[in-house]
Amino acid sequence: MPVFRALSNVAKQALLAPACGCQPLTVAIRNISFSPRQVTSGSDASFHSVSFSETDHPKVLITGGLGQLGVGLAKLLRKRFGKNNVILSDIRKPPSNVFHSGPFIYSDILDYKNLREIVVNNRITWLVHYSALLSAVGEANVALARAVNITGLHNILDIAAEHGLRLFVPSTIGAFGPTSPRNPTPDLCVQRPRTIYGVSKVHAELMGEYYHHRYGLDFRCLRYPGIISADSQPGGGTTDYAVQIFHDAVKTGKFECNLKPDTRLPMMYIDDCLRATLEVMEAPVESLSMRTYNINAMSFTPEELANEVQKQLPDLQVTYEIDSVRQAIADSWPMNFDDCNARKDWGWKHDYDLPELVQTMLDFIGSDSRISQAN
Ligand SMILES: NC(=O)c1ccc[n+]([C@@H]2O[C@H](COP(=O)([O-])OP(=O)(O)OC[C@H]3O[C@@H](n4cnc5c(N)ncnc54)[C@H](O)[C@@H]3O)[C@@H](O)[C@H]2O)c1
Ligand SMILES: C[C@@H](O)[C@H](N)C(=O)O
Repeated sequence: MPVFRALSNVAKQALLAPACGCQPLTVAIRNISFSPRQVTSGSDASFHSVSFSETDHPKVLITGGLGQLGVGLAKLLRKRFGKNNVILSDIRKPPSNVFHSGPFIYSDILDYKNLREIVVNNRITWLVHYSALLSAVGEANVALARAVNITGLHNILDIAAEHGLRLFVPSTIGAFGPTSPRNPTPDLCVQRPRTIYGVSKVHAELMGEYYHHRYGLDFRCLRYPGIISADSQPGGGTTDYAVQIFHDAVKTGKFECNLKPDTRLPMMYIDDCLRATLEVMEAPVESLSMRTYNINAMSFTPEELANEVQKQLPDLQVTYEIDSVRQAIADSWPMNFDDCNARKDWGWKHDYDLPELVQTMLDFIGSDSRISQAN
Protein backbone atom coordinates (compact mmCIF):
# COMPACT_ATOMS: atom_id res chain seq x y z
CA MET A 1 0.00 0.00 0.00
CA PRO A 2 2.07 3.00 -1.26
CA VAL A 3 -0.12 5.51 0.54
CA PHE A 4 0.58 3.91 3.91
CA ARG A 5 4.31 3.74 3.20
CA ALA A 6 4.28 7.42 2.20
CA LEU A 7 2.50 8.42 5.38
CA SER A 8 4.88 6.36 7.39
CA ASN A 9 7.85 8.21 5.81
CA VAL A 10 6.22 11.55 6.63
CA ALA A 11 5.89 10.38 10.22
CA LYS A 12 9.53 9.35 10.40
CA GLN A 13 10.69 12.65 8.91
CA ALA A 14 8.53 14.63 11.28
CA LEU A 15 9.93 12.72 14.23
CA LEU A 16 13.48 13.42 13.08
CA ALA A 17 12.86 17.09 12.31
CA PRO A 18 13.96 19.67 14.91
CA ALA A 19 11.21 20.73 17.31
CA CYS A 20 9.51 23.97 16.37
CA GLY A 21 7.33 25.58 19.01
CA CYS A 22 5.65 28.01 16.58
CA GLN A 23 4.22 25.57 13.98
CA PRO A 24 3.22 22.31 15.61
CA LEU A 25 2.56 19.35 13.31
CA THR A 26 -0.15 16.75 13.64
CA VAL A 27 1.21 13.66 11.90
CA ALA A 28 1.09 9.90 12.01
CA ILE A 29 3.22 9.00 15.02
CA ARG A 30 3.64 5.27 14.48
CA ASN A 31 4.35 3.36 11.31
CA ILE A 32 0.87 2.96 9.96
CA SER A 33 -0.03 -0.60 9.15
CA PHE A 34 -3.13 -1.69 7.26
CA SER A 35 -5.93 -3.17 9.31
CA PRO A 36 -8.26 -5.25 7.09
CA ARG A 37 -11.09 -4.67 9.56
CA GLN A 38 -10.77 -0.94 9.08
CA VAL A 39 -12.25 -0.73 5.57
CA THR A 40 -15.07 -3.14 4.96
CA SER A 41 -17.26 -3.10 1.87
CA GLY A 42 -20.48 -1.25 2.54
CA SER A 43 -19.08 0.89 5.34
CA ASP A 44 -16.95 2.95 2.93
CA ALA A 45 -19.77 5.01 1.41
CA SER A 46 -21.21 6.15 4.73
CA PHE A 47 -17.69 6.83 6.00
CA HIS A 48 -17.15 9.49 3.35
CA SER A 49 -20.61 11.06 3.44
CA VAL A 50 -20.12 13.36 6.45
CA SER A 51 -22.79 16.02 6.54
CA PHE A 52 -21.67 19.37 7.92
CA SER A 53 -24.38 19.51 10.57
CA GLU A 54 -22.96 16.32 12.07
CA THR A 55 -19.62 18.00 12.62
CA ASP A 56 -21.16 20.67 14.87
CA HIS A 57 -20.98 18.34 17.85
CA PRO A 58 -17.89 16.46 18.91
CA LYS A 59 -18.02 12.67 18.56
CA VAL A 60 -16.73 11.44 21.90
CA LEU A 61 -15.14 8.14 22.95
CA ILE A 62 -14.74 7.46 26.68
CA THR A 63 -12.27 4.69 27.59
CA GLY A 64 -12.57 2.85 30.93
CA GLY A 65 -16.11 4.15 30.98
CA LEU A 66 -17.63 1.64 33.40
CA GLY A 67 -15.67 2.86 36.42
CA GLN A 68 -16.73 5.38 39.05
CA LEU A 69 -16.72 8.35 36.68
CA GLY A 70 -17.41 7.24 33.10
CA VAL A 71 -21.14 6.54 33.20
CA GLY A 72 -21.87 9.92 34.81
CA LEU A 73 -19.69 11.70 32.28
CA ALA A 74 -21.44 9.94 29.38
CA LYS A 75 -24.79 11.07 30.78
CA LEU A 76 -23.63 14.70 30.99
CA LEU A 77 -22.04 14.71 27.53
CA ARG A 78 -25.03 12.96 25.93
CA LYS A 79 -27.32 15.63 27.35
CA ARG A 80 -25.15 18.24 25.67
CA PHE A 81 -24.12 16.58 22.41
CA GLY A 82 -26.80 13.96 21.77
CA LYS A 83 -27.03 10.33 22.81
CA ASN A 84 -25.35 8.84 19.76
CA ASN A 85 -22.42 11.23 19.80
CA VAL A 86 -20.95 9.76 22.98
CA ILE A 87 -19.60 6.20 23.01
CA LEU A 88 -18.78 4.49 26.29
CA SER A 89 -16.15 1.76 26.17
CA ASP A 90 -14.53 -0.68 28.59
CA ILE A 91 -13.29 -4.27 28.85
CA ARG A 92 -16.06 -5.21 31.28
CA LYS A 93 -19.64 -6.20 30.55
CA PRO A 94 -21.98 -3.23 31.05
CA PRO A 95 -25.02 -3.51 33.32
CA SER A 96 -28.22 -3.50 31.30
CA ASN A 97 -29.27 0.07 32.22
CA VAL A 98 -25.92 1.37 30.94
CA PHE A 99 -26.03 -0.82 27.83
CA HIS A 100 -29.47 0.51 26.93
CA SER A 101 -28.72 4.15 27.70
CA GLY A 102 -26.52 4.80 24.62
CA PRO A 103 -23.72 3.40 22.46
CA PHE A 104 -21.36 0.99 24.24
CA ILE A 105 -18.38 -0.74 22.66
CA TYR A 106 -15.68 -3.16 23.84
CA SER A 107 -12.28 -1.51 23.82
CA ASP A 108 -9.06 -2.68 25.43
CA ILE A 109 -6.64 0.25 25.44
CA LEU A 110 -3.74 -2.18 25.17
CA ASP A 111 -5.01 -3.21 21.70
CA TYR A 112 -3.73 -0.40 19.51
CA LYS A 113 -5.25 -1.54 16.23
CA ASN A 114 -8.68 -2.07 17.73
CA LEU A 115 -8.55 1.37 19.31
CA ARG A 116 -7.60 2.95 15.99
CA GLU A 117 -10.39 1.08 14.22
CA ILE A 118 -12.94 2.42 16.71
CA VAL A 119 -11.70 5.99 16.31
CA VAL A 120 -11.72 5.76 12.50
CA ASN A 121 -15.01 3.91 12.04
CA ASN A 122 -16.87 6.20 14.42
CA ARG A 123 -15.16 9.40 13.30
CA ILE A 124 -14.21 10.22 16.88
CA THR A 125 -13.11 13.83 17.51
CA TRP A 126 -12.81 13.91 21.33
CA LEU A 127 -11.24 11.17 23.42
CA VAL A 128 -11.73 11.04 27.18
CA HIS A 129 -9.22 8.55 28.54
CA TYR A 130 -10.51 7.18 31.85
CA SER A 131 -8.98 3.66 31.86
CA ALA A 132 -6.55 3.26 34.74
CA LEU A 133 -5.66 1.23 37.81
CA LEU A 134 -6.03 3.51 40.84
CA SER A 135 -3.60 3.96 43.72
CA ALA A 136 -4.37 1.03 46.03
CA VAL A 137 -5.06 -1.61 43.34
CA GLY A 138 -2.02 -0.34 41.44
CA GLU A 139 0.26 -1.09 44.42
CA ALA A 140 -1.28 -4.58 44.59
CA ASN A 141 -0.48 -5.23 40.89
CA VAL A 142 2.36 -3.05 39.72
CA ALA A 143 2.96 -4.88 36.41
CA LEU A 144 -0.66 -4.51 35.34
CA ALA A 145 -0.79 -0.88 36.50
CA ARG A 146 2.35 -0.15 34.48
CA ALA A 147 0.84 -1.77 31.39
CA VAL A 148 -2.59 -0.12 31.61
CA ASN A 149 -1.49 3.29 32.91
CA ILE A 150 1.67 3.72 30.84
CA THR A 151 1.58 1.46 27.75
CA GLY A 152 -2.14 2.11 27.37
CA LEU A 153 -1.54 5.85 27.54
CA HIS A 154 1.08 5.60 24.77
CA ASN A 155 -1.52 3.96 22.51
CA ILE A 156 -4.01 6.72 23.32
CA LEU A 157 -1.51 9.52 22.67
CA ASP A 158 -0.46 8.11 19.30
CA ILE A 159 -4.03 7.54 18.14
CA ALA A 160 -5.06 11.02 19.29
CA ALA A 161 -2.11 12.70 17.57
CA GLU A 162 -2.56 10.71 14.34
CA HIS A 163 -6.25 11.56 14.08
CA GLY A 164 -6.16 15.14 15.34
CA LEU A 165 -8.34 14.42 18.38
CA ARG A 166 -8.89 16.63 21.38
CA LEU A 167 -7.67 14.43 24.24
CA PHE A 168 -8.62 14.59 27.91
CA VAL A 169 -6.56 12.55 30.38
CA PRO A 170 -7.30 13.01 34.09
CA SER A 171 -4.44 13.26 36.53
CA THR A 172 -4.78 13.24 40.30
CA ILE A 173 -3.63 14.53 43.68
CA GLY A 174 -1.65 11.25 43.59
CA ALA A 175 0.73 12.79 41.05
CA PHE A 176 2.42 14.54 43.99
CA GLY A 177 4.59 12.98 46.68
CA PRO A 178 6.14 13.54 50.09
CA THR A 179 8.61 16.15 48.80
CA SER A 180 5.86 18.26 47.18
CA PRO A 181 4.48 21.24 49.12
CA ARG A 182 1.36 19.71 50.68
CA ASN A 183 -0.64 22.61 52.07
CA PRO A 184 -1.40 24.00 49.59
CA THR A 185 -0.02 22.18 46.53
CA PRO A 186 0.38 24.50 43.51
CA ASP A 187 0.20 23.48 39.84
CA LEU A 188 3.94 23.64 39.32
CA CYS A 189 6.17 22.14 42.01
CA VAL A 190 8.28 19.07 42.80
CA GLN A 191 6.46 15.86 41.75
CA ARG A 192 8.11 12.72 43.12
CA PRO A 193 5.20 10.34 43.88
CA ARG A 194 5.94 6.98 45.52
CA THR A 195 3.15 4.91 43.91
CA ILE A 196 3.07 3.36 40.44
CA TYR A 197 -0.26 5.20 39.99
CA GLY A 198 1.36 8.56 40.75
CA VAL A 199 4.41 7.84 38.62
CA SER A 200 2.20 6.86 35.69
CA LYS A 201 0.12 10.04 36.07
CA VAL A 202 3.17 12.33 36.11
CA HIS A 203 4.29 10.45 33.00
CA ALA A 204 0.87 11.09 31.41
CA GLU A 205 1.02 14.82 32.23
CA LEU A 206 4.51 15.16 30.76
CA MET A 207 3.87 13.02 27.68
CA GLY A 208 0.62 14.84 26.91
CA GLU A 209 2.31 18.22 27.22
CA TYR A 210 5.23 16.98 25.13
CA TYR A 211 2.87 15.81 22.34
CA HIS A 212 1.13 19.16 22.55
CA HIS A 213 4.33 21.13 22.06
CA ARG A 214 5.93 18.69 19.60
CA TYR A 215 2.97 17.64 17.44
CA GLY A 216 0.22 20.14 18.27
CA LEU A 217 -1.92 17.56 20.08
CA ASP A 218 -4.85 19.29 21.80
CA PHE A 219 -4.11 17.68 25.17
CA ARG A 220 -6.12 18.77 28.22
CA CYS A 221 -5.61 17.45 31.73
CA LEU A 222 -7.14 18.11 35.14
CA ARG A 223 -5.73 16.83 38.39
CA TYR A 224 -8.81 15.54 40.19
CA PRO A 225 -9.05 15.33 44.00
CA GLY A 226 -10.69 12.21 45.53
CA ILE A 227 -14.11 11.99 43.87
CA ILE A 228 -17.25 11.22 45.88
CA SER A 229 -20.31 9.75 44.17
CA ALA A 230 -23.50 8.08 45.36
CA ASP A 231 -24.55 5.93 42.41
CA SER A 232 -21.17 4.55 41.32
CA GLN A 233 -18.55 2.67 43.30
CA PRO A 234 -14.89 3.73 43.53
CA GLY A 235 -12.37 1.45 41.82
CA GLY A 236 -9.78 0.81 44.55
CA GLY A 237 -8.24 4.10 45.60
CA THR A 238 -6.97 5.70 48.80
CA THR A 239 -9.89 8.13 49.01
CA ASP A 240 -12.57 5.38 48.76
CA TYR A 241 -13.38 5.65 52.50
CA ALA A 242 -15.13 8.97 51.82
CA VAL A 243 -17.69 7.16 49.65
CA GLN A 244 -18.06 4.03 51.80
CA ILE A 245 -18.89 5.98 54.97
CA PHE A 246 -22.20 7.14 53.44
CA HIS A 247 -23.32 3.65 52.41
CA ASP A 248 -22.39 2.14 55.80
CA ALA A 249 -23.92 5.03 57.73
CA VAL A 250 -27.28 4.53 56.01
CA LYS A 251 -27.26 0.72 55.88
CA THR A 252 -25.65 -0.38 59.18
CA GLY A 253 -25.05 2.76 61.27
CA LYS A 254 -21.42 1.64 61.69
CA PHE A 255 -18.31 2.55 59.73
CA GLU A 256 -14.75 1.24 60.02
CA CYS A 257 -12.33 3.75 58.50
CA ASN A 258 -9.01 2.59 57.00
CA LEU A 259 -7.31 5.99 57.34
CA LYS A 260 -6.35 7.81 60.57
CA PRO A 261 -8.93 10.35 61.82
CA ASP A 262 -6.68 13.36 61.08
CA THR A 263 -5.68 12.45 57.49
CA ARG A 264 -6.51 15.52 55.42
CA LEU A 265 -7.09 15.10 51.66
CA PRO A 266 -8.67 17.22 48.89
CA MET A 267 -12.08 15.89 47.78
CA MET A 268 -14.80 16.78 45.26
CA TYR A 269 -18.40 15.81 44.57
CA ILE A 270 -18.76 13.99 41.23
CA ASP A 271 -21.05 16.61 39.65
CA ASP A 272 -18.36 19.27 40.09
CA CYS A 273 -15.70 16.93 38.67
CA LEU A 274 -17.69 16.03 35.55
CA ARG A 275 -18.72 19.64 34.93
CA ALA A 276 -15.07 20.74 35.24
CA THR A 277 -14.15 18.11 32.65
CA LEU A 278 -16.73 19.38 30.17
CA GLU A 279 -15.77 23.00 30.86
CA VAL A 280 -12.06 22.48 30.26
CA MET A 281 -12.80 20.50 27.09
CA GLU A 282 -14.93 23.35 25.79
CA ALA A 283 -12.57 26.12 26.90
CA PRO A 284 -11.23 28.23 24.01
CA VAL A 285 -7.61 27.35 23.25
CA GLU A 286 -6.49 30.92 23.91
CA SER A 287 -7.80 30.76 27.50
CA LEU A 288 -5.52 27.83 28.39
CA SER A 289 -2.19 29.15 29.66
CA MET A 290 -1.34 25.58 30.74
CA ARG A 291 -2.37 22.08 29.72
CA THR A 292 -2.50 20.47 33.19
CA TYR A 293 -4.52 22.15 35.95
CA ASN A 294 -5.28 21.40 39.60
CA ILE A 295 -8.98 21.64 40.42
CA ASN A 296 -10.19 21.92 43.98
CA ALA A 297 -13.42 21.98 45.96
CA MET A 298 -13.02 21.00 49.63
CA SER A 299 -10.54 19.34 51.94
CA PHE A 300 -11.38 17.31 55.06
CA THR A 301 -10.25 14.56 57.43
CA PRO A 302 -12.20 11.35 58.22
CA GLU A 303 -13.06 12.83 61.62
CA GLU A 304 -14.46 16.04 60.09
CA LEU A 305 -16.47 14.02 57.56
CA ALA A 306 -17.83 11.72 60.28
CA ASN A 307 -18.83 14.77 62.40
CA GLU A 308 -20.73 16.24 59.47
CA VAL A 309 -22.52 12.92 58.77
CA GLN A 310 -23.35 12.60 62.49
CA LYS A 311 -25.21 15.93 62.33
CA GLN A 312 -27.79 14.03 60.25
CA LEU A 313 -27.28 10.51 61.64
CA PRO A 314 -26.23 11.02 65.29
CA ASP A 315 -26.14 7.28 66.01
CA LEU A 316 -23.38 6.58 63.49
CA GLN A 317 -20.46 4.77 65.17
CA VAL A 318 -17.03 5.24 63.59
CA THR A 319 -14.00 3.08 64.41
CA TYR A 320 -10.52 3.14 62.91
CA GLU A 321 -8.62 0.09 61.57
CA ILE A 322 -5.69 1.55 59.66
CA ASP A 323 -4.61 0.08 56.31
CA SER A 324 -0.86 0.74 56.29
CA VAL A 325 -0.56 0.86 52.47
CA ARG A 326 -3.37 3.39 52.06
CA GLN A 327 -2.21 5.43 55.06
CA ALA A 328 1.34 5.73 53.68
CA ILE A 329 -0.08 6.85 50.33
CA ALA A 330 -2.42 9.41 51.91
CA ASP A 331 0.41 10.79 54.09
CA SER A 332 2.39 11.60 50.92
CA TRP A 333 -0.45 13.36 49.09
CA PRO A 334 -1.56 17.02 49.13
CA MET A 335 -3.73 18.15 52.03
CA ASN A 336 -5.04 21.16 50.11
CA PHE A 337 -4.95 21.91 46.42
CA ASP A 338 -4.22 25.37 44.96
CA ASP A 339 -6.35 25.71 41.81
CA CYS A 340 -6.02 29.47 41.22
CA ASN A 341 -4.89 28.97 37.60
CA ALA A 342 -8.02 26.98 36.64
CA ARG A 343 -10.18 29.67 38.27
CA LYS A 344 -8.34 32.47 36.51
CA ASP A 345 -7.92 30.91 33.03
CA TRP A 346 -11.24 29.20 32.30
CA GLY A 347 -13.44 30.26 35.19
CA TRP A 348 -13.46 27.09 37.29
CA LYS A 349 -15.76 27.32 40.31
CA HIS A 350 -16.97 24.44 42.49
CA ASP A 351 -20.56 24.20 43.74
CA TYR A 352 -20.28 21.64 46.56
CA ASP A 353 -18.61 22.19 49.94
CA LEU A 354 -18.72 19.65 52.78
CA PRO A 355 -22.26 20.38 54.12
CA GLU A 356 -23.85 20.24 50.62
CA LEU A 357 -21.86 17.10 49.80
CA VAL A 358 -23.08 15.29 52.92
CA GLN A 359 -26.69 16.36 52.43
CA THR A 360 -26.68 15.29 48.76
CA MET A 361 -25.04 11.92 49.44
CA LEU A 362 -27.39 11.05 52.31
CA ASP A 363 -30.46 12.14 50.35
CA PHE A 364 -29.44 9.97 47.39
CA ILE A 365 -28.39 6.85 49.30
CA GLY A 366 -31.29 7.19 51.75
CA SER A 367 -33.90 7.36 48.99
CA ASP A 368 -32.17 4.54 47.12
CA SER A 369 -32.25 2.24 50.14
CA ARG A 370 -35.91 3.15 50.87
CA ILE A 371 -36.76 2.16 47.28
CA SER A 372 -34.93 -1.19 47.53
CA GLN A 373 -36.57 -1.94 50.91
CA ALA A 374 -39.99 -1.28 49.36
CA ASN A 375 -39.28 -3.67 46.45
N1 LIG B 1 -12.26 8.41 41.12
C1 LIG B 1 -11.37 9.27 41.63
O1 LIG B 1 -11.41 9.62 42.81
C2 LIG B 1 -10.30 9.82 40.74
C3 LIG B 1 -9.47 10.84 41.23
C4 LIG B 1 -8.44 11.31 40.44
C5 LIG B 1 -8.27 10.85 39.15
N2 LIG B 1 -9.10 9.87 38.68
C6 LIG B 1 -8.87 9.36 37.34
O2 LIG B 1 -10.07 9.36 36.60
C7 LIG B 1 -10.10 8.22 35.74
C8 LIG B 1 -11.39 7.45 35.98
O3 LIG B 1 -11.39 7.06 37.33
P1 LIG B 1 -12.46 6.02 37.90
O4 LIG B 1 -12.56 6.34 39.34
O5 LIG B 1 -13.67 5.99 37.07
O6 LIG B 1 -11.62 4.66 37.77
P2 LIG B 1 -12.17 3.17 37.98
O7 LIG B 1 -11.05 2.38 38.56
O8 LIG B 1 -13.45 3.18 38.69
O9 LIG B 1 -12.44 2.70 36.48
C9 LIG B 1 -11.38 2.46 35.58
C10 LIG B 1 -11.92 1.62 34.43
O10 LIG B 1 -10.83 1.29 33.58
C11 LIG B 1 -11.12 0.02 33.02
N3 LIG B 1 -9.92 -0.63 32.49
C12 LIG B 1 -8.96 -1.30 33.14
N4 LIG B 1 -8.08 -1.85 32.26
C13 LIG B 1 -8.50 -1.49 31.02
C14 LIG B 1 -8.04 -1.74 29.71
N5 LIG B 1 -6.93 -2.50 29.48
N6 LIG B 1 -8.71 -1.22 28.67
C15 LIG B 1 -9.82 -0.47 28.87
N7 LIG B 1 -10.33 -0.21 30.09
C16 LIG B 1 -9.67 -0.71 31.16
C17 LIG B 1 -11.72 -0.76 34.18
O11 LIG B 1 -12.49 -1.87 33.70
C18 LIG B 1 -12.56 0.30 34.88
O12 LIG B 1 -13.91 0.25 34.50
C19 LIG B 1 -8.83 7.43 36.02
O13 LIG B 1 -7.86 7.73 35.05
C20 LIG B 1 -8.39 7.92 37.36
O14 LIG B 1 -6.99 7.87 37.52
C21 LIG B 1 -10.10 9.35 39.45
C1 LIG C 1 -7.30 10.33 44.31
C2 LIG C 1 -7.57 9.37 43.21
O1 LIG C 1 -6.65 9.41 42.21
C3 LIG C 1 -8.13 8.03 43.53
N1 LIG C 1 -9.44 8.18 44.13
C4 LIG C 1 -7.27 7.22 44.46
O2 LIG C 1 -7.44 7.32 45.64
O3 LIG C 1 -6.43 6.49 44.00
